[in-house]
Parts: sequence; structure tokens; C-alpha cells
Amino acid sequence: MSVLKKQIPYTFKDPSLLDTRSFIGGEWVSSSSNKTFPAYDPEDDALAAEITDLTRPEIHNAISTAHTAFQTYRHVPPRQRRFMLRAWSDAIKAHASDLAAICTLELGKPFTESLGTVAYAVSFLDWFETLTEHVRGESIVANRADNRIVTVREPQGVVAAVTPWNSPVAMITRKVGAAIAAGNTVVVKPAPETPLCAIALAKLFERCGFPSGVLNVVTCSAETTAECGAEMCENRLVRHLSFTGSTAVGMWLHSECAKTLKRTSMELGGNAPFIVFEDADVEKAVEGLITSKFRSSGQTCVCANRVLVHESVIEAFSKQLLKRIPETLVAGSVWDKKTSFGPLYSSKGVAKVKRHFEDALKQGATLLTGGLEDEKGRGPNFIPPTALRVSANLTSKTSDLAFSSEETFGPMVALIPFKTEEEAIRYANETNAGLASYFYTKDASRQWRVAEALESGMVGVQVGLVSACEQPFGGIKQSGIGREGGSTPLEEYTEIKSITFGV
Ligand SMILES: NC(=O)c1ccc[n+]([C@@H]2O[C@H](COP(=O)([O-])OP(=O)(O)OC[C@H]3O[C@@H](n4cnc5c(N)ncnc54)[C@H](O)[C@@H]3O)[C@@H](O)[C@H]2O)c1
Ligand SMILES: O=C[C@H](O)CS(=O)(=O)O
Repeated sequence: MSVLKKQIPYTFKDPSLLDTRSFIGGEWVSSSSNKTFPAYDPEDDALAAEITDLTRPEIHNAISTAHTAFQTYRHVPPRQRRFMLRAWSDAIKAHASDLAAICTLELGKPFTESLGTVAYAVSFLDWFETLTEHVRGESIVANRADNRIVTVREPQGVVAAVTPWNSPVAMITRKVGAAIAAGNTVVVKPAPETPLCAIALAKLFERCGFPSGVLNVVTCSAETTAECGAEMCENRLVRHLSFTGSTAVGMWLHSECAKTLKRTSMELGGNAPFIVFEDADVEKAVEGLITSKFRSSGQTCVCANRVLVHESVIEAFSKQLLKRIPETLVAGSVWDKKTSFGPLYSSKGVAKVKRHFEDALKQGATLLTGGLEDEKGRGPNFIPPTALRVSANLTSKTSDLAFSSEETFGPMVALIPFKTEEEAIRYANETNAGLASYFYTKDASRQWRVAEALESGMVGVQVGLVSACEQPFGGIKQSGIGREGGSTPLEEYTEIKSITFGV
């Protein structure tokens, strides 16, 4: 019998991917408390499934199990790990449609976009697979004739991975792929809003030859999350905590991890500036903005959040944006393959956009298109793509705007005019966040100058998308610590041991 509590217009090829239990030590387990928590479908807020709600002792047990598994998994040769990673990647590809359907169900992401997100998730496994056999130490010439020094890189042990709702498949493969490629074992705690994707990933993982306990998925409600998180931070067997989520929670976890001096990887919130200079190709810049701002209905950490347009091109830019929004962003049922724009994940997300929207209007912004009311009644969490124009002077009011100081995380964009490059850069850097930045200019020397001046871990020059498995992903300032993707993650998940030989 299906575990789903509602009917959806999709038939699963492999219904066994749907489960509501946690996965510990190769076993599917329910909480000893018998408690469950609800997961909802954001399209209509209907109950989708009841998920087992683990307690702190069960998280403790998952960590111990992962630690036991580490004692053998650490010795599995890299080529064998590679083959198992390849098998997991192949299994996900073979079940891409089912996984995408689960993502659509619990996140409200249009089905076609969900297929893209699954492909993006798989790309991390394929990428880490290529790195698996390239973990290297070095040989060092000792300063004494009777010594020889070499270094080796060793896996760290148990990695705890805490992931957000907004990217329920890729944030897991990005962390787990790197950690297990390097020989670690993992306990994943997905967001309570999107547990089904994590469970389905574990179902596929189970079929790929990995020893029991290498991957464990623990599900917790919002209420039990704090105690489960505390266990992950305080348990000395966890050697690395990898977190993606809000800056506030990341800071708390980071400070709690200091008590046992764990390594942490922190992928936190952004507040990306998107700058359009006077010499930009306006059409290209509008395309970039639509990608950057409206992907996932504005719910990614790298979404453009403060859009600065040179005053000489702002009219042309607004006109083009108003033309392209309805042409590109097709709203409709999330199950319709033509739909490219869906609802937000919950009423919490809607409330935040509403607050930013009302604040901008109160401070003199004018509405260009959209607004919070959806005349077509497309569900409780649907907000149409919305554009505003701010007339305020950059140096004063704009930094007081709510959307300017925190991520909107929704489909609202406000265009802010600016006069000079210096002014645009000053405003772009006027934030504690430093994840992504974007700008458009055809001037090659300005491209270098501005890319170097922007305070962020990632810069898009004439592009609106900076996310790829081969690219280091991460932030500076309060947007995080460490990089996921690119060539360094296996270094982040290993420790250097130096060995001195007396000869
Ligand atoms: N930089 C990145 O790579 C990246 C990627 C995705 C999302 N984000 C950021 O994540 C935020 C949105 O996600 P969110 O609202 O789910 O963030 P969140 O911080 O509330 O939750 C993220 C995860 O942390 C868990 N969590 C919350 N409190 C915890 C605690 N005390 N102990 C342990 N775990 C705890 C949640 O259950 C969830 O699994 C945005 O700020 C976004 O920018 C960043
Ligand atoms: O929300 C943050 C995600 O990491 C963004 S991305 O999908 O990896 O670009």
C-alpha cells in the first residue's frame, strides 16, 4: 500500500522508493516513540505523508552505527568506492522520473524543473567519482639526513550532514558523494519539509553494494530537530559537520561543534547583488536575471536579491523584463510538463515575501508586474513573478529596505537605479553575506575589476547561473566556510597525517 496520503497525477515506476522510515545501519527503522510528523504538498497544503520522528537516542545510535561502519569502510580501496558511487549515480539516473516526482510532491517544484534538479544532483556523484582515485599525499625532504617524511590523506570518520528543504536531492549528493568518496561514513538529517527525497536516495543507495552503515538517513520533525542537532554537535564520534541552511542555524551549529572541535563545512544564506552596467547587453542581462532570480521560484541561496541597474538603461531593462517574464515563466499545475514556475514551499516563505513586498511599497517602490494576489487562484503558496522599481537613492534608503538586508527567497525582484561603478560596488558589498554576485558589462577591464572588487565566494560575469559540480561552491563573510564541488572537497573530507621515518 502506498505511504502517500494524497493522490497525485503521477504513477511511480518503483513505488518502493516511497517510504516514511529512517535508514540506520542498513535497516529501515521507525521511531521508538511511535511519533510521526507530517510532510505537506506545497501546491495545495494537503498532507502528503507521515514520517517517523526520531529521538535523540536514535540519532546517537545512528552515529555509533556509522562509526562502526567506518572501521571497515575506510579500508575499502578507492576504485571500489568509485564503482559503488557509479552504481548509485546509475540507479538515480534510472529512477530520475520517480525522484523528480517526489521532489515535485514535497517541494512544489514543477516536474520539469525537478528532473533538472535530479540531473544536477547526479552530476556531483559523477564528479566525485572522477576524484576518488586522486587523493594524494606528498614526500618531503627532511632537514636531517636520517629522516624521511611523507604525508598521507586519511578519511575523517563520521560526517553529519544537515540539509535544507530548498534543494532536497542535490544538497545530499553534494555532501554525501564527497564524504563517502573520501572513505567517510555519513549520517544525513534532511529538512522536515522534504524527507521523502532523502529516503528515496537511501533506497537507491541500499542497492549499490555499499556496506551497511555507510549512509544513514535520520528523519526528525521541526520540534525534535534541535535535540537531534545537539547530538550531532556534541557526539565526539562525529568528526565533521556539514551544514547547508540559514546563517543563524549555521552559526549556532558551528559554535556547538567547537565544544568537540569538529571540522565544519557551512553553506549558508546569500544576498546576491546583480549589477547591470550602462554598457551591458540588456537582453542578455534580463535573461540572466530571470535565471538567477526566478529559478526554483526564487528559493535558492544564490538567487539575485539586490538588482542594481544603471540609470541610463533602467527603462530599457524594465521594458525587456516585463516582456520576458510572461514569455519565460509559465505557471500552472506543477505536474504539467510545460509549467516552469511553481509555488513557494510553504506559508512561511509566502509570509516573508509579503513582508518584503509591503515594506518596499511603503518606502516608495512602484509595482511593475505581479503583486501578491494571484487572480487565478493557483493555490495557497503561489506568488506570481513580481517586479518593482525602487526610486530611492542608493546611499540612504535602499539599505534600510527589508529585501536589501535579508534574502527574500521568493519570486520578487526590485530594480534599483545607480549612477557610478563605485556606488554599485559599495552597495553590493554592504552586507554580511558573501555567497554569489552577478554583473553584466561588455568592458573586459571592468569585468576583471568588478569581479575582484565584489566580496563573494562566487561571481557570475555575464551569466546568471554559477552552480556546477566542477566549480567550487561556497561563500565568504557570513555565507559560510569551505567549498563544495570543484576539486577540493575530498581534501575537505580528509585529514593530512605526516609520517616521519628514521632510517
Ligand atoms: N549556501 C548554500 O549552499 C545554501 C544552499 C541551500 C540553502 N541555503 C540557505 O538555507 C536557507 C533556507 O533553508 P532553511 O530555511 O531550511 O534553513 P534552516 O537553517 O532553517 O534549516 C536547514 C536545516 O537545518 C535544520 N536545522 C534547523 N535548526 C537546527 C538545529 N538547531 N540543529 C540541527 N539542525 C537544525 C533544519 O531542520 C534543516 O534540515 C536560506 O538561508 C538559504 O540561503 C544555503
Ligand atoms: O540554495 C542553494 C543551492 O546550493 C543552490 S544551487 O542549486 O546549488 O545553485
